[in-house]
Amino acid sequence: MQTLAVDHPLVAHKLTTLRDIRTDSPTFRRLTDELVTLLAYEATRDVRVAEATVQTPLVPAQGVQLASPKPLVVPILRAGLGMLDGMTRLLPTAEVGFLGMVRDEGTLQAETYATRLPDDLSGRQCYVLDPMLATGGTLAAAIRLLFDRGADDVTAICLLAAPEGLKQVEQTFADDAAPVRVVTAAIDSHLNEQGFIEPGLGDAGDRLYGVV
Ligand SMILES: O=P(O)(O)OC[C@H]1O[C@H](OP(=O)(O)OP(=O)(O)O)[C@H](O)[C@@H]1O
Ligand SMILES: O=c1cc[nH]c(=O)[nH]1
Ligand SMILES: [Mg+2]
Repeated sequence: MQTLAVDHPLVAHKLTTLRDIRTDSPTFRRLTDELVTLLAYEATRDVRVAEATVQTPLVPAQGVQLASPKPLVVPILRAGLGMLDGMTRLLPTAEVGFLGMVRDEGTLQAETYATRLPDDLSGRQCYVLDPMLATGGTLAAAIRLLFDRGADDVTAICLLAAPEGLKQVEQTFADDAAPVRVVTAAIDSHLNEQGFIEPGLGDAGDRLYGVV
């Protein structure tokens, strides 16, 4: 597995404000959106393109266009929905599938409550959006689901990752041939006893959308 913690002063600046307990929901949503676009720029370095020729006002020019089939962007509800607009701003022609997953607060096991994805993902590059990679259970289950449908390349974009979760995802897919990448704004210190990332930013879903 490839892991990239994006080292950029603007990313660090926005992330610091996101962590701040005084940051309200509207500001948290806006910063999440901005951060995702910065992370997506790095996360799409390997997006597949095909050669294309266009006519400039002067002469033909060789270039590239996104290859077919189009990439699939998959936000993991609820919190991943806050990352969707920032991602599609960069990849406006991508298709979007949805996964609803929630972590049991006691067992920390992820449960899938909604799946709306193409049945056949053969040959598709997928970009999974979830702000928090904590134990890694949610992301590992999501990637397994995508691989089971034929996806052959998965990149996860997270705002924060815990070392424990990165290790879990890496071990889960160690024997899979298809590449798995994680792009994150930072790798934090550790998980606490409740499975929260520290220093972290708290519950991303609650901070985006309120406590439900
Ligand atoms: O790495 P893990 O230990 O599996 O935890 C991470 C998951 O927990 C959070 O979702 P949550 O279950 O709080 O659902 P929500 O997005 O609806 O708030 C987060 O958005 C991830 O999906
Ligand atoms: O720190 C954490 C861990 C899981 N989910 C969150 O929203 N935050
Ligand atoms: Mg939550």
